Amino acid sequence: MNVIEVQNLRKEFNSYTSRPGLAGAFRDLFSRNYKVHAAVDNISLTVKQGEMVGYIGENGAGKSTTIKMLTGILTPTSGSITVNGMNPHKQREEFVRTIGVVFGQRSQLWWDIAVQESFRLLKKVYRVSDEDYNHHMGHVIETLEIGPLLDKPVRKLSLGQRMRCELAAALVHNPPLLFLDEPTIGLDVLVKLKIRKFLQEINEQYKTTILLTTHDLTDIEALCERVVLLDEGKIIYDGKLNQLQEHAVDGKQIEFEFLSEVPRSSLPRVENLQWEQKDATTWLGYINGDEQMVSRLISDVVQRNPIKNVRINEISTEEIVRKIYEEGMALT
Ligand SMILES: Nc1ncnc2c1ncn2[C@@H]1O[C@H](COP(=O)(O)OP(=O)(O)OP(=O)(O)O)[C@@H](O)[C@H]1O
Repeated sequence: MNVIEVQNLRKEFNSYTSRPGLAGAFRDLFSRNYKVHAAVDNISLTVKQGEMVGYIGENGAGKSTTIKMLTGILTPTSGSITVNGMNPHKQREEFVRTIGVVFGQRSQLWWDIAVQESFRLLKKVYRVSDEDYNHHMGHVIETLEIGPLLDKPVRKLSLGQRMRCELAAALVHNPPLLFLDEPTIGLDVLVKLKIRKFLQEINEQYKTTILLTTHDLTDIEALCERVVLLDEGKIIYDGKLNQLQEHAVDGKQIEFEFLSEVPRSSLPRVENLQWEQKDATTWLGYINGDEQMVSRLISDVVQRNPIKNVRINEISTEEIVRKIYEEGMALT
């Protein structure tokens, strides 16, 4: 069953430009120059029940704008959206009962009242029965270890404590679909691990569908089999994370640290080998080939230049995504 169905979705914003000088400022008072900019540019996407999808892209790629349209906060310029069988914007009241949203940068808890009062208010808003609330939230509170925080006002919580409470608040009505926009921003490793474990648990237990945007690609590696990569409002990859890794950078990264500076010209030229300088004395070789090729390359380099250190690195998702954006690697 498809939980999210999006077709040719587009969102345009007008960005205004100022004319130069005083005369220009005066003219701006009466008529402004503006350009139309597509923050989301004809994207199509479906997400099935129970999937955990990583939605990633550079700053300004259009991730938040997509989530805002999927949650009914923004209306699309064109295209169609069906989420949980509804039009998020038109069937707003009914729709919000079926989703949970966490925006890492914004709070949905009331600042001055105790956390549990916020939970109670949300319980009323979503008309959750006492029985359902006690059963479900008991488990959420225990797993996220927020029991001791419940009677504290939100303003007295640390960021990590608040984020765990935010997540719990988004789940008061146990929604089948969760949108998480940067849910682990600024959190320490232990809290991140706790949140990831919790998300895995609810996904297994309730088949909760999760759409996650984050700049922390280790979150994506830990949680998402599928990733959607966005660039300037367009989807440039939609598929399995491990295929992205194979697809984007076949092979290995070998890091050569030399005793002194080494020019590009004294490094071997081989087919399927790319060089990238890391700093004055360190070069990274990306090689697409088997172990034999790797060992031949290492011995070749070592014979030509005095070496301080050699490392064969697994290429992280972060590295892959950086290369995709920097080099404009075509993926689709
Ligand atoms: N209300 C708005 N008015 C005008 N332009 C906007 C508005 N909201 C977003 N934009 C523009 O749309 C583009 C996409 O923004 P969006 O916030 O969706 O990016 P993002 O991928 O979530 O980025 P980040 O990782 O920085 O949060 C940006 O160029 C942004 O400046």
